[in-house]
Amino acid sequence: GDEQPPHFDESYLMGMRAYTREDWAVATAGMQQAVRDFESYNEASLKCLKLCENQKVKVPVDYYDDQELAVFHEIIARETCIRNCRDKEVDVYPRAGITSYTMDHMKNKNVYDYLQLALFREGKREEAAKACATFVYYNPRHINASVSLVFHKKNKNLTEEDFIPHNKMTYWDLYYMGSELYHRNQWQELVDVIETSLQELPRALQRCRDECYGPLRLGRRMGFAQTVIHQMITLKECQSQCIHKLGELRFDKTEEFFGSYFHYLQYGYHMLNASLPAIQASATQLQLEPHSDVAKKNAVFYRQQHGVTRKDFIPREDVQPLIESMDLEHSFMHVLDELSGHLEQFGEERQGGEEGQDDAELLDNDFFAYPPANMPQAEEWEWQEWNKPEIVRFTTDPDRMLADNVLSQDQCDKLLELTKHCKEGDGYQRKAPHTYNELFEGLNILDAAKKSQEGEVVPELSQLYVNASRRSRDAIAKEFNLQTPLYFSYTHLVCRTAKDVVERRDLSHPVHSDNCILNEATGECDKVPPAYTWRDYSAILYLSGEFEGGDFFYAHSTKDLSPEETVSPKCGRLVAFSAGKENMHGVLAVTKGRRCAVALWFTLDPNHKEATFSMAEEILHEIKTVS
Ligand SMILES: O=C(O)CCC(=O)C(=O)O
Ligand SMILES: [Fe+2]
Repeated sequence: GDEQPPHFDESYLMGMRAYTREDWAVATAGMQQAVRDFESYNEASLKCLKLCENQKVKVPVDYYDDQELAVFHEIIARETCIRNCRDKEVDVYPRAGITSYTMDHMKNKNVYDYLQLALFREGKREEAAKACATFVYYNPRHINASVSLVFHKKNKNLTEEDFIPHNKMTYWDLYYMGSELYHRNQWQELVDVIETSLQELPRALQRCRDECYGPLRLGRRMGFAQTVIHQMITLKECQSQCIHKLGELRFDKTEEFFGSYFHYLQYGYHMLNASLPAIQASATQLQLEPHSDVAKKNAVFYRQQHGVTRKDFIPREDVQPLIESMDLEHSFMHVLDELSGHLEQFGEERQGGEEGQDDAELLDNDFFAYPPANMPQAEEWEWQEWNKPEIVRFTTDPDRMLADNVLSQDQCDKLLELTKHCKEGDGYQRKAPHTYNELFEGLNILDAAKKSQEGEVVPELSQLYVNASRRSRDAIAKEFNLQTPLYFSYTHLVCRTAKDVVERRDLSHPVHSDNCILNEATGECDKVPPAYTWRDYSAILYLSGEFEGGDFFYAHSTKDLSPEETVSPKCGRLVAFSAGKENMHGVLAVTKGRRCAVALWFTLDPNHKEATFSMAEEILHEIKTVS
């Protein structure tokens, strides 16, 4: 007939439904089809993106004197181009949109985790082994899957070939091989392999950047400028993460991924007595990691070598374009941050906030001032029903506070209602960011507001989310006696739900600090990227205590991670603390039920304000004025 074939989303959901019925043949057929179709879809997306990017948009002549119009024209023309291109690829393009469930499973390769079991049950041992190997290749720290892989490997009928993952990535395999050659002192092979991996890197990086690009979604009631800046922030944030993502495959510590290429190279070349390439590699490493002790030590070593002068110590030219593109990305993010900072300032002023010193000046040149200036003042009614928080305990530590009664039972119930809209793994790259024994779901503040805009969530619930966050912020600023404004940096409604696991030895959230990266071996906690170094204060506002386990705890220190002090969550309880290594903390396993809370991070640095917070407020405000 002329009926359209199912697209990958439908195939996958069908496969997953069969999986739950234990109908293995249908499950594997659906999932495998979905994997193939997803690949075509991805190829088509990238193709359309390239095509439309290279197409010069012609702006009508009479737009020339109106820059704003020309900018908007260009954006819309490109979106139209992409849409038309996709329409031609209808076979792979789901018309109705794609569920985030399927999208996440495809991107994180979770599909292979389900596939391996279904294939195994179906009796397809080779394919099962390959699926398992693929999943582990992309998720090397997944304990259960690693155990399954060992199990598959016990099967004597399988050969090494059967364990070669699908879609291996050249740059990564070469890099990995290089790290092994380094330990085996095979210098010539090491530099060959690392150089080749380095050549592959720009392509992998570009692909990752391209995959960040999604369609421009015009919110029904969101202003055009708002939509565009939100789109840009999302895109650029995703793209600037790419270099870390490429290194994340097998390491926890990825901040030095790119730099480590040049560490291997300087060492390999040095051992081969190739001094010029060694010196240049060292100079490049230092360029990339000016604060790294290893890079500095290497540099000092070469500079002390006889005859090496400053003018010999120059970074490699061939990688400068790549480095420049990353620098550009950084400065672009910085500009966006600044622009969205203006947006946030505007929001603060409107709410009669205490922080708008230079607002008049800011408002004058605020391109993103939206909605228009005749906006009414914040309504007082939202604040009337609030209880007065009780600061029940100030621990001996001045960096910690605890308050009760921040929310009433009724407000907790309402926010729990809102948690129905939380999405698995939201806000994290991995679906189960902390433990596979719990389901982790989240909803950030902007998504909540957007859901209200789209009619999915009653606006009062999203407004309550905003107000509860502001109220927590105000209580914290007051109790810690802060002298400069405390800005929202990220706001996330999160639930952790116990799975049926008999015995738990792990934590719901391993001990960590919110603004530095703990090295458990040394007890050092470095305030360096990719840690959220700008976070100054953290808080968690709990919505209920009706679950088992799940106590919050402070650890003794960076060297002794055992609990020093625990706090049991309950409705309206707020825990807050300074975000550094002085407050290492974690969460005990949630063994039964669902634990929900609003997690809040704050910064004193206006450049790191959460732009999406004021966007959420704008959206809610607009809904109110329109209705
Ligand atoms: O939920 C909690 O009690 C703490 C969560 C936490 O520490 C975090 O998400 O960084
Ligand atoms: Fe934390």
